[in-house]
Amino acid sequence: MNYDRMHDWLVNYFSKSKTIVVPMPFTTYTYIADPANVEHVLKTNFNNYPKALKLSTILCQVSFLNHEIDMQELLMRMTLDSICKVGFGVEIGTLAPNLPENSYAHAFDTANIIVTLRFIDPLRKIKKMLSIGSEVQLEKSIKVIDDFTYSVKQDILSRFIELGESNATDKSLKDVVLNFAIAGRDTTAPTLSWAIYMFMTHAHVADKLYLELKKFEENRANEEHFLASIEITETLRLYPAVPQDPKGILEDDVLPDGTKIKAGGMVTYVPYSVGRMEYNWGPDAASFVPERWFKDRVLKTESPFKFTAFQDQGICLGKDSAYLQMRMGLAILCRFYKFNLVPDHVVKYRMMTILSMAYGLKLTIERRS
Ligand code: HEM
Repeated sequence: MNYDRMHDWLVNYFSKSKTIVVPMPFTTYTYIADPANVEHVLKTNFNNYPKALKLSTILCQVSFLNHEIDMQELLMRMTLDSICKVGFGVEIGTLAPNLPENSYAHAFDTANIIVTLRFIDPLRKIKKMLSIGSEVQLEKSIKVIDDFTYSVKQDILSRFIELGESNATDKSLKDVVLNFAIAGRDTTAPTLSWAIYMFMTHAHVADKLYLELKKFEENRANEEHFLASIEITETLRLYPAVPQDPKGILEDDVLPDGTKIKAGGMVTYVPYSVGRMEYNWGPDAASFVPERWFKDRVLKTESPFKFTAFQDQGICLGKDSAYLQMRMGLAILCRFYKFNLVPDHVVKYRMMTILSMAYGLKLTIERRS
């Protein structure tokens, strides 16, 4: 198995799809009806494509060496590199076999955890006032994040100017960079990590997808090509990347069930719970069953009030982009590799705004024929 073979395989995979959605940063999406030019479009417009292949070559090396790796760490590096290239035009190259120092990502995670814990830390104000403990760490992390965001500012600014918006301030550009970095890195990487965890704990699902991908390459697939979509959606139902999403209340209001809410307070909706309620999903709500997303060989769409991982239709600007990236990643990973959880590795939630794994996802890799 080599890079060229995987490359050809991926082009073939997407060439056979009926339509391909290519996300273009800061503009509307391009829909390609003609699969004939898929290779050109994927190469020129969407940098996640070579990133998935890069990940695959690293996995291939690891499988030969029979080493353990932290898959979540690699996926986080892959998605950070992708969003920096696609969103800001910068190649930061954190996804490499020697796992280069990644201070930005480290600062990013530290800040995220501290900000989450602030909600429940009774000493927060004192720590801030005296500038001690976690508040000092937070300040340091924010400095690293700021330095990075200002370093890519020029690229973002030129994109804004192209769009006729030249009056962006330093602060607003920094917010854009941060927003895209969080949205682009911290959502797809944990989702792919949970999907791989689900594959390792539900081997029959991984084997089924592998056989479908093989059939697909041999031209024996059925008409509709949803490969890997239902596994991703089912993963997001159980492990939504944004597990809870608080909203500030601007004005006094009354919710549809009569609950009164007061300005200055907060309302949180919790996709993690909504995705696991038997009331919504039936008695097997807690089980990973991708087939539930198919009915009569048609992919079901659920109400955004039932499947709330993306909050609402149209709120998440990166939904199509995320699906494309995750499908590419999972298609390559499941077609060419089999993953085995390292014995005794503990998979546990990390306390932060996204649903990631506290100790990563340690696994070993076998190559598939
Ligand atoms: C598994 C993948 C993803 C999930 C589950 C997800 C989920 C969400 C959710 C729940 C929100 C609403 C947050 C809020 O306003 O409280 C949101 C907003 C957003 N997402 Fe995503 N997202 C994903 C991937 C992405 C990607 C890859 C990008 C960009 C490359 C992206 C870009 C955005 C942006 C820009 C917003 C803010 C939209 C606005 O406020 O107008 N998302 N996403």
